[in-house]
Amino acid sequence: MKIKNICCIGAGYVGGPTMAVIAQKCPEINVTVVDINEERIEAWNDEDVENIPIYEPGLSQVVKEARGRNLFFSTDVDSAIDKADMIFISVNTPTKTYGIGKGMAADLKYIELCARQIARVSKTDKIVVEKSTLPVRTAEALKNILDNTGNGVNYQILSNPEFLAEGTAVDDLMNPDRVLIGGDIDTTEGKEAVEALVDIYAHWIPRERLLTTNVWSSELSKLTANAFLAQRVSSINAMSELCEKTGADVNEVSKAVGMDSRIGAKFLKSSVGFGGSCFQKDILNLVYISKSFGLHEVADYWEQVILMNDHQKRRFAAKIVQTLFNTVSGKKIAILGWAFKKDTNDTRESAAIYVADYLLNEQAEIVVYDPKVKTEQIYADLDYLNTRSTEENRARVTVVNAPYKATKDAHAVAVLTEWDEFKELDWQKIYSEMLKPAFLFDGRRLLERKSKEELGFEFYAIGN
Ligand SMILES: NC(=O)C1=CN([C@@H]2O[C@H](COP(=O)(O)OP(=O)(O)OC[C@H]3O[C@@H](n4cnc5c(N)ncnc54)[C@H](O)[C@@H]3O)[C@@H](O)[C@H]2O)C=CC1
Ligand SMILES: O=C(O)[C@H]1O[C@H](OP(=O)(O)OP(=O)(O)OC[C@H]2O[C@@H](n3ccc(=O)[nH]c3=O)[C@H](O)[C@@H]2O)[C@H](O)[C@@H](O)[C@@H]1O
Repeated sequence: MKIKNICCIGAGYVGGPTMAVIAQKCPEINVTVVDINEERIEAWNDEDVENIPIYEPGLSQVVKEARGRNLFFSTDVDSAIDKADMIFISVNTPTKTYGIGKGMAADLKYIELCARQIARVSKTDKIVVEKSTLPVRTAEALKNILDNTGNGVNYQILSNPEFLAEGTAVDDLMNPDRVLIGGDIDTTEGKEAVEALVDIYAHWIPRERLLTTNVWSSELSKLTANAFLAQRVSSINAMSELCEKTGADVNEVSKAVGMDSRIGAKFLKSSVGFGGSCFQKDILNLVYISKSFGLHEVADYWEQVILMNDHQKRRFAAKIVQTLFNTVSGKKIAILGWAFKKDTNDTRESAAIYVADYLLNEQAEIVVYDPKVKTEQIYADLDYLNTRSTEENRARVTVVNAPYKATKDAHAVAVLTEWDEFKELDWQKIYSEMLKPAFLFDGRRLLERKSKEELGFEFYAIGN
């Protein structure tokens, strides 16, 4: 089966970059990315390709090459569904904020809406691909909706979870460790659907990296991968606190254990805590699923990864207060970096939000500088926590467009995102313009200690 038209529902961090790369690599396939968010679609269609709504190194080039040729962004969801032979569902699956499973389970209402819309609109057979991260066995529910509310159309459901990381999305898509495709491999139609998707990826990815499994293994592997990755960060962060008590250095420990090829060196960088839209959400979902099967020990095991991460964020903020003579009331604290990691403008679940909130509760005045995050986003992140009024957040938090504006007259500086440019700052200038003693807190192990101490800073770094 040759795919001619692809529709992707959801033009977010996954749908946008993934489809841009598929379109670039498969010029004979028309790819239409649709979204109900008009503003987002407008930005994807912005004449100046630098204004697309997602910042990812290399992405604007890919979009520039394919957009208007075989890559289209639209709000006309029905017509894109109608035309497509293959539909990717790439909508958000956040943690539920209401009802049963509140605070834990994945909220599948956007997925279900997509399924119902596909069922309503489709007149020809479709391959429906789960691109969003979903609880294991969601495909069963999708199939149920499609088969029972559709127009007698045949559907094949595939699971094709995405493993890209933000900040390296284009590289990850161009050269993935593996692509996972789960399908109904016991039937001829199922096998054909899997092959159709394999053929698309085979345009640029060696076949041996295209891994096919049954649907349930594919769905569960995605949650497992994120849980394992987050667990490594929580493990090294747990050791960072022990390092601070014992005189060990977490960077040295991490290097020493990472050189064991059985452990491996990646994802062992201690930090102020992991953020991002997925690690926490996916582990909570895993915990919820385990509990719903009565597997309480399994649930508790994974929950600890989250508890450790919360502890790390709180501990870092508390360290600031404690070091500043047990009070930050009325003191100006400069936060460098708001994104959850470097090279992205995404702030979802960023540790910076929680550190700032903690310091605001202690009555600090916060000034934030981030090279890519918009001012309104920073206020929206704080408002979302509902800790204090919107007005108070605006009165107590200032967002500036240059690092030196943030650090001038500050009592303390906290580095919360590992942006490369922070290494190159004129730290002499920063020191001379700060109040003394000048405290510097490195939540990312980004800065070199000796030179900062020689300048006169009181320097604290995670795990050292
Ligand atoms: N952000 C990431 O790096 C990764 C995310 N994922 C998963 O991919 C999924 C999507 O994540 P993101 O792209 O980050 O989310 P996002 O929130 O950036 O994008 C989702 C988009 O779907 C749209 N949408 C929701 N319901 C819709 C509907 N019924 N019709 C049309 N559009 C609709 C929203 O308006 C939004 O623009 C999630 O399940 C997530 O867990 C997986 C791997 C990486
Ligand atoms: O499902 C998802 O959404 C994605 O989640 C993560 O990707 P992402 O969250 O974009 O970024 P990561 O590089 O994994 O970083 C996550 C968080 O962990 C932190 N981290 C990461 C690595 C490390 O060694 N130490 C550390 O503190 C980062 O600073 C960041 O806050 C996974 O790496 C992707 O494979 C997955 O597709």
